[in-house]
Amino acid sequence: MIRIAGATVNQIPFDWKNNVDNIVSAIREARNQNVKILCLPELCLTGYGCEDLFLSDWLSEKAWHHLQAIPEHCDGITVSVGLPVRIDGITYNGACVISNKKILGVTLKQNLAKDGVHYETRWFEAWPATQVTDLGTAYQHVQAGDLTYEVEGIRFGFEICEDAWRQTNRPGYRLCERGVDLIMNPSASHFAMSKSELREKVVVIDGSAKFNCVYVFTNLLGNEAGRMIYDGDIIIGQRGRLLAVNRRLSFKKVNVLACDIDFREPGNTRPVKSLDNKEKNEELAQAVSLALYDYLRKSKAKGFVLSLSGGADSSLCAVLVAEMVKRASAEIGWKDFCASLGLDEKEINGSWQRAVNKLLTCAYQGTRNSSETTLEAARSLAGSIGAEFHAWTIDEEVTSYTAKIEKAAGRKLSWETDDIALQNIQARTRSPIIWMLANIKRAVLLTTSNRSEGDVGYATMDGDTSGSLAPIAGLSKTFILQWLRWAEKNLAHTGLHAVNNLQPTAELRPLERNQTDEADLMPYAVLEEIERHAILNRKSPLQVYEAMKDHYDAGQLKAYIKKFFRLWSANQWKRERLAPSFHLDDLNVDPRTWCRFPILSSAFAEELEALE
Ligand SMILES: Nc1ncnc2c1ncn2[C@@H]1O[C@H](COP(=O)(O)OP(=O)(O)OC[C@H]2O[C@@H]([n+]3cccc(C(=O)O)c3)[C@H](O)[C@@H]2O)[C@@H](O)[C@H]1O
Ligand SMILES: Nc1ncnc2c1ncn2[C@@H]1O[C@H](COP(=O)(O)OP(=O)(O)OP(=O)(O)O)[C@@H](O)[C@H]1O
Repeated sequence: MIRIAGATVNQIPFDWKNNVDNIVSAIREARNQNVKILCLPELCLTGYGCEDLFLSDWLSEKAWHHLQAIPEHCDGITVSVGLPVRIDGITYNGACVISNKKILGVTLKQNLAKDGVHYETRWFEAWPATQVTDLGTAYQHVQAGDLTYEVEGIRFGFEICEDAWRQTNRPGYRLCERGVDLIMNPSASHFAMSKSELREKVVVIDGSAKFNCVYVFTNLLGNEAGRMIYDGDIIIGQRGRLLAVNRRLSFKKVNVLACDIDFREPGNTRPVKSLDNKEKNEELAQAVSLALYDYLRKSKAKGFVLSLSGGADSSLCAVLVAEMVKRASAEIGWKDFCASLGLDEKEINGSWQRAVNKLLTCAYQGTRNSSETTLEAARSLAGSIGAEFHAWTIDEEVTSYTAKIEKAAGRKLSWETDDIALQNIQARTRSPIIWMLANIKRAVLLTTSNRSEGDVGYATMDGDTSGSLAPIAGLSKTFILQWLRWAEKNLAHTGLHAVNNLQPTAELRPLERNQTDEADLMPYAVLEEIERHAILNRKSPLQVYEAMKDHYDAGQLKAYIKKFFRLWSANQWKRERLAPSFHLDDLNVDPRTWCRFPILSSAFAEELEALE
């Protein structure tokens, strides 16, 4: 039996102290557990999200410099540490093996991730299979490339993240021919709901079966650089059998998971019981909570400010902040939680509502078009989670702006002639004052944009899109509505009761006009179905129609499809200006991550005509 392990770490781009400290803590913990071989995540020394800094000479040089602090901690253990390596002005993505205090070599990634949220080909070049090079004097003549290693009688090699997601060029095939006993996979694999099972299957179960070996996968952890969240999964398998999976999305900066392996008699290897929870609503709550917690502590902001309407989107943001407090404090303890966010532990005195009160300030900003129902929904939700709550009206300011524009235009504005302008001025008037609240609190202003409204630009720019972080912009409206019902029941958020009984409405037109989102747009379920075909599966308008036509009236469906593509195209500029958001689902519409589209285009003119 030999004990092998993975260790996940919560890193920060080029925060050398944080990153080296976490790596050293992981090694120390592994050595305490008598681990002999330890796999750390991809690019864990620099962080995965250094972006164009990977193109500099200095980042890789500094990474190599900081790597030198690690071997002294590797007495009696073999460790792999991810870092960029620059060879002749080209950057490669490497995993450095340190064994018993000595650097043995650096394996370089052979397949770069370039789909979805990944843009590795901008920064790195893929290393050719079977090639090996000497890194030269600056790197102490260490060998690099397509290497295999042997320690403790175990032969091993690497697949680095994307390497394992390729059907054809998986390095595992060649490693298998070289007779390795163990493949390690340092990864930076982003969170998306329901993805973790795929990771277990494709990477570890299939990999260890195909290559007849033991397989250790280790992912990065947390919201490293602002947008992507890493699950921090450690997965160990042997010849197609899953042996160990840790609890993902931990609030601890370092997690180690070890397993005793019998390499010769796999039947003797005993699996470790897993406490991971893969239920979709639950993993979403955990992922966003972790992302908010990391964002707060890494940005050093003092809390969050939120314009709370009593509607679904802002209520979801409020509840997720409360979940962040409950989940983080439960896992790391009040002492560390308060210390990490600059709270006074004595004042909080173990109460999650008191902590929410310090970290979340909400304001209901009514107009004459707002209803008592939404005010009460907002008030009762804020009260139930302990958030600081204010309610004021903005009619005075809206009237003042409108009067000035009426004077300039030389006419009265009316709902018949100026519908959108009169809606937008209300949403915009809420913005300066909520920003002011964020300024005095030195807090991050949350914007409540969701993905469905992002698709069609159903939001006022610099109004309800104001804010510096959009935690739920990756989620569709139908998901949000069902999640809130789930949370009322399963997370005991009884304060959501009133929210869950409301129909989505902007409340920007006079109440007697009964404005609803779905009447303005189309049913959210239809919008989401069109979105999946058009955006996720990249279908043309006609192909979208073909895919959906059996379930809808033809004329109605064509009208919905046209509306979707027209609004989608006209509002790219708006998506470019949405606040940074978390990547949470298998698609998002943030142009900096998953979805790129031109700001100016034909708006599918010819393709929409083809529908007729
Ligand atoms: N291609 C382009 N590149 C750059 N800018 C472009 C542009 N096209 C328009 N614009 C600019 O955009 C402006 C229009 O955009 P914007 O002012 O945001 O407003 P707009 O998109 O015209 O209208 C906002 C929509 O969102 C809805 N809304 C608003 C607020 C809250 C909610 C809710 O659900 O709670 C819903 C509202 O009912 C309305 O349908 C134009 O005046 C023009 O200046
Ligand atoms: N009366 C209000 N008080 C405070 N903020 C408001 C008010 N009305 C709208 N807002 C802000 O504008 C945002 C956009 O409104 P929107 O209607 O899209 O979302 P919602 O009200 O949270 O949810 P829903 O669409 O389900 O009603 C809200 O999330 C909120 O931040």
